[in-house]
Amino acid sequence: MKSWLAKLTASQRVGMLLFVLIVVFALAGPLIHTASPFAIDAERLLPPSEQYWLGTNAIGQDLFSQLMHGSRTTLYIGLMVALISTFLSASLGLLSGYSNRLGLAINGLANMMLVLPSLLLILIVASFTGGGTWQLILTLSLLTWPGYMKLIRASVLSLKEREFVKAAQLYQGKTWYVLYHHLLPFIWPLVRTKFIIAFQTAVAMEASLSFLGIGNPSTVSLGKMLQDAFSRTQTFLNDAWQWSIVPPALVILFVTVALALIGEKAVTANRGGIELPGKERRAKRKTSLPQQPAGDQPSAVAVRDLQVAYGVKTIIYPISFEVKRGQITSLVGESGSGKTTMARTLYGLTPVESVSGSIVVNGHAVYPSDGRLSTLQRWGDAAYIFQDPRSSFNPIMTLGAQFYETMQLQTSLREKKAAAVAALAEVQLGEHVLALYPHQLSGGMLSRALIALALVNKPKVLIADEPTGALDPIVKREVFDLLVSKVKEHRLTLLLITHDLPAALHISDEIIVLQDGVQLHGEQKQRYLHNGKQLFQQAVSV
Ligand SMILES: Nc1ncnc2c1ncn2[C@@H]1O[C@H](COP(=O)(O)OP(=O)(O)OP(=O)(O)O)[C@@H](O)[C@H]1O
Repeated sequence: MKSWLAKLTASQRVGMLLFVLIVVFALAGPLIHTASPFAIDAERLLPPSEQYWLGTNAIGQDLFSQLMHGSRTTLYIGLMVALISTFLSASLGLLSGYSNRLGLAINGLANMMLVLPSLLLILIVASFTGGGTWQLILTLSLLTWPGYMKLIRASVLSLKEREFVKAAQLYQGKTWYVLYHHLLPFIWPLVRTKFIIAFQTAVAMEASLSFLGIGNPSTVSLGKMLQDAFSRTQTFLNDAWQWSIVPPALVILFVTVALALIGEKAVTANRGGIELPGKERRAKRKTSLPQQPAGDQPSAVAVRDLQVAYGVKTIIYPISFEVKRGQITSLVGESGSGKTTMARTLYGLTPVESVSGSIVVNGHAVYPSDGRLSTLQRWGDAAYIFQDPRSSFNPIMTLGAQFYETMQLQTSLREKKAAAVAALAEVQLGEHVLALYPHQLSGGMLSRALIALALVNKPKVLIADEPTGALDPIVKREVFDLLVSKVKEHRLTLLLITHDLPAALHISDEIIVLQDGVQLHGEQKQRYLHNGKQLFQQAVSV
């Protein structure tokens, strides 16, 4: 509680205090001042007195009681609209950004609703439905979700291409998990802002509609108080406006100001601590990998007539090769030749409609897939090291949390921590790293952590896409040597995607060359490798 308060800015605290006071006034006030807001038992337009704290209105009702009950109704409408509308914006935004199939339909619906004149629609719906409180709440909620839904969708569309999200998809697989743990935290500021704006809009709309005479006639609200006061000329013939118009208008103003202050940016958006969602459920899972029938297979990776095309654009032309168990194979080629596409496809990251041919990794078919390959099995078969260590980790989760969520072999937190510490020790990183966020580590440390993360589920094959591409030359060499030594120590099969031809020639048992998506063979391949070596020697001598 204390740390939560400490994160608030001064203006947020003022806003919070103001809002709490209004809520207390609306909820607890009627318990103290028990006069009915509907009873017509006093003289009309009385000034404030000991009995009637804010006087009476033009039909003799107690204005103070009306103010408390009216605030309660207005806050209730605001809260309900904010909850429903924000829920719709966030859930539909996440779904439409994440799912290609649902995305177009939801976005189309939102576009359609955005072009409808909402005020006119509210007036029509409210007139038809009789302006009941829930009719108003539903109408406002259903009309106010599309704007923020589109903002959230746009964020998700860009976020889902980031490598840490791809990695989360690989090791967790479950859509809800990736949405909740890896995307929701990023769109949370939008969700929070949407909630505040929806609340403000609902309060203002309720007041406007009641003022126009479309509110719920059987209840009292701030808008209805204003409408009552403005509709009678007596209000302005004496001082009655001071207690019949100013108080409800001030409460509306205070609510909107309080919400605006609360909505200010929080000091920090970081989520602290290590989270292990669904820990108990996962503890019931199998604790070891299924038997690997693939152990007898001679090749760790077998690719047959693989072709990758995005629409009419062919990225990889039919290619076949095998990577033998325990060997290091490098995939080299110029920029844009299709190396990353090849690596991602080997890991099952390319949409099935873009792929033809077959890929078998550790004896399990990646393409064509029968959809039965479990996450557990996939991690046991192969681990993928993405190009950029910085974007491979979720920036708002500690490394520990990210290690633990990938770990499928261990069930308890203690076991997970022990395994993570052991994996980190292999890459010369200490236990303290688990409590750090990615920005608190250097690029070299992050690359090491990424190798540890890849090793932690004891895969048979490592697919590394330019694992040192983002590092300076000295650190690059260190990390590269570390990776190769771990591959040899654990007798892994490594498929290395690299630009670094000399390094590839130095460590590889086999080299595959790609040029414009075509695999080179024989003389063409030798010429490419020879030219590459010469270019490197010239560069070194310069
Ligand atoms: N999702 C996609 N849709 C359409 N084209 C794509 C997609 N992904 C990659 N490409 C295209 O495929 C080609 C090969 O890209 P890829 O990233 O595989 O090359 P690369 O050899 O890894 O390059 P680099 O070494 O520079 O990373 C490029 O022309 C790229 O524009």
